[in-house]
Amino acid sequence: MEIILKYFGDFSEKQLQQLAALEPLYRSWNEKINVISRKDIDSLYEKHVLHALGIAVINSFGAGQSVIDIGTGGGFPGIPLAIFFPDTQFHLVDATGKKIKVVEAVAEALKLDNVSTQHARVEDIRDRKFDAAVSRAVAPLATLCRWSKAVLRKKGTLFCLKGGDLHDEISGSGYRPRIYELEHYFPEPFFREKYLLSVTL
Ligand SMILES: C[S@@+](CC[C@H](N)C(=O)[O-])C[C@H]1O[C@@H](n2cnc3c(N)ncnc32)[C@H](O)[C@@H]1O
Repeated sequence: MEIILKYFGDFSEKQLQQLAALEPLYRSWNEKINVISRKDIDSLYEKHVLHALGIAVINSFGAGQSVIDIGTGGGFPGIPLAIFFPDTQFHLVDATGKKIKVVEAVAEALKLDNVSTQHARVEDIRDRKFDAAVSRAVAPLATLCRWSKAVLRKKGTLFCLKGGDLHDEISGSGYRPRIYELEHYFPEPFFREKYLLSVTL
């Protein structure tokens, strides 16, 4: 977890305990339900927690704001963001029930009272609106924008973490996202060709 403290300070004792608890929790859940690739679990803090917090480098979610994590899987980026922004409400959604089961257990063990979960396809959510959406490794930008538009309040923003060559995906999306190169913030080799895209919808 040193890699988190290298880039972020000012954590409360509770946040430090929550961050430290992530590794044993995910190790234990991953043995039952595979939510993180086995080879990545040893670099959980770099490849999952710090990657998720790339969103926090670019944007501060305000107290009382609500954020939906589309296709959260085992809780990324939603769980690290919920630890980082304890006064913001995070709604973590995934179409796979067993993944949501892990997320619920992790949120409960960490006593994250700003996290709610839902087993659903995001396009079926019609009864709630959010201030922002976050997502990592779920769908092409155009699809994420379409899904987000339906669940965001007017002028809500989508933040999505993506990797590789995004030229065709962006030019074919019909949107012009802001593009942040994460290696500018985190020089570790893992962050080469990793980007945060933000689009206000
Ligand atoms: C590659 S995983 C990424 C999980 C997590 N975001 C991460 O980065 O570790 C993609 C996830 O998106 C979920 N997913 C795909 N389509 C979805 C949809 N329409 N609504 C909700 N979840 C969806 C899948 O069930 C899966 O858990």
